[in-house]
This record gives sequence, C-alpha cells and structure tokens, in this order.
Amino acid sequence: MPLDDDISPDATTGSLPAPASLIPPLRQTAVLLDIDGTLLDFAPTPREVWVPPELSTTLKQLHERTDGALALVSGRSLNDIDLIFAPDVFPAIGGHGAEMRLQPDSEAVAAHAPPLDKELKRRLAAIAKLSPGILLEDKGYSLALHYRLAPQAEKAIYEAVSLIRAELPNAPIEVLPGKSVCEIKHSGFTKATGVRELMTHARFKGRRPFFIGDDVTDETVFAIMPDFNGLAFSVGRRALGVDGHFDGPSDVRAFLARLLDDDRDVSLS
Ligand SMILES: O=P(O)(O)OC[C@H]1O[C@H](O[C@H]2O[C@H](CO)[C@@H](O)[C@H](O)[C@H]2O)[C@H](O)[C@@H](O)[C@@H]1O
Repeated sequence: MPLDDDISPDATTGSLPAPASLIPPLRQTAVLLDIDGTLLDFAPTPREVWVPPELSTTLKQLHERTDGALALVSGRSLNDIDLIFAPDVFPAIGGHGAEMRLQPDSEAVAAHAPPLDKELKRRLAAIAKLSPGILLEDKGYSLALHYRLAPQAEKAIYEAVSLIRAELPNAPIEVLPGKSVCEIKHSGFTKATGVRELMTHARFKGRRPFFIGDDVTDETVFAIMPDFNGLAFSVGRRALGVDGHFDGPSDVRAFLARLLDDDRDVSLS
C-alpha cells in the first residue's frame, strides 16, 4: 500500500548528525537530488509546483562548482523536469531510471524505456473514471494515477490496478506507490540502476556522491550509496540506513545554499 507521508514502514524519528559536516569539498562530490518533496514543496497537481528563484541559483552554482557533477534524480520525465526548471536545464535521471541526460546540452538517453503496451495503458487510464480529481500523467513508458485531489479514491485505485495486474501475471511491469500517486511502469529499471549508470560517466565517476530523497522509490538509491562511499539523506522522516535527514524541502534548499558558502570558505582557507 502507498505510504503517503512516510518514507518506509520502518522509518523512525530521531536526530542524526547535521549533514553539512559530512560533505567533502564540492570538487570531490557528486550532488544527486530528488525533486518533488525534496527540492520542491508538494503542490495539488504536478504542474503547480514552484521553483523558488534562489533554488535555481543554488543549483546552477552547485553544477558549476562540482564541474558538472550535479544531477536531478526524479520520477518525472526529462521533458517535465525541463518545463519545471525552465529556462535552466540540468543533468538528470528521469522516469525512475527510464531516461538519462548527462549534461545540460546533451541528448537524452532513453535506453531502458519501452513504451507501455497500448491496451494496458487504456485499461489503466480508465481507472481515472472512478472519481473526479484523479489525474492521469502519461510518461509514455509509464502511467501515473494521481489522487492528491481525490484521497478517498486511493483504495479503489490500488484495487483496480491489482485486478489488472493479476490478469497479466507475466507482464514485465511493476506498481510503484508514491505520494498520492500510483504509477505503473516497466520493470527492469529503478532510480538506483540510473544512478549506477550515471556514476560510470566521466563527470561523476570517482566522486563521492550524496543523494537526498523523500519517497519510497528513493530508498533504492539510499541502499546503493555505500557502494560509492556515498551519503544518503532522507526528507520528512529518517529512513533506515541514512546518514542524516531533513524535516522538509525548505531545509534541503537552505542546506544546499549553505554548502556553497561552506565550500567557498574551504577554498579560501
Ligand atoms: O522522484 P520525484 O522527483 O520526487 O517525483 C515523484 C513524482 O513527483 C510528481 O508527483 C508528486 O508531486 C506532485 C507535485 O507536488 C504532487 O501533486 C503529486 O501528488 C506527487 O505524487 C510527478 O508528477 C510524478 O511524475 C513523479 O513520479
């Protein structure tokens, strides 16, 4: 079942060391950031999110100061990410690992993203008829059913998806529960597979990554950070195994801005 405001059934509260003290100099770091619920506050619908201008400035400076080793790691499509952050463009993993762009001016790679079967999509899309307020987000390779505006429909949505899923036991698809969203995507890729691939590329390779995320899908990335001697930070709650956590997106934004200041002090000393 979905975990609306929690990151894991095992999540606990409690304080952990202040994350800023753990981050190495930016020239040795890869900055990996989830978007919704981490960098940005939640909005009633996906298109209503707002990118504070100070955040744009911070991200651009972090991108520069890490020599390009900053990437957004999102469930959103690359196209959607670009619309939200326009006119800025950042390296990104989109669609939970379905797409990747290594540099702002490079072509997107969508190697892991066959389109969802049309008939399956049609059947899933019909679930939106269960209630007003259910929004469909079609990413091509996946379909998201948003119910933030129809919270009472959550159970019915998951039951309807389960029925369809049960009729297709061999279909290479999986159901991703998110925050007020149920997404159906091809199996075989996750945010973690995307990050593993990203970390083989020149600008990221050999750096010590840190990843900040708030959602269940971000836990796949938390789990692989030790493989890169990296650090994981959760948002909202303390997730299992993380190195620190933030109360909310505004704390993440303040933390990222502070990293720039702290790093400037290190460079000058
Ligand atoms: O991996 P993320 O970058 O955190 O993206 C996760 C999903 O984010 C978007 O949906 C969520 O944010 C919306 C805007 O605040 C909110 O209305 C919705 O309820 C949330 O689920 C996005 O629309 C999805 O495609 C992403 O998978």
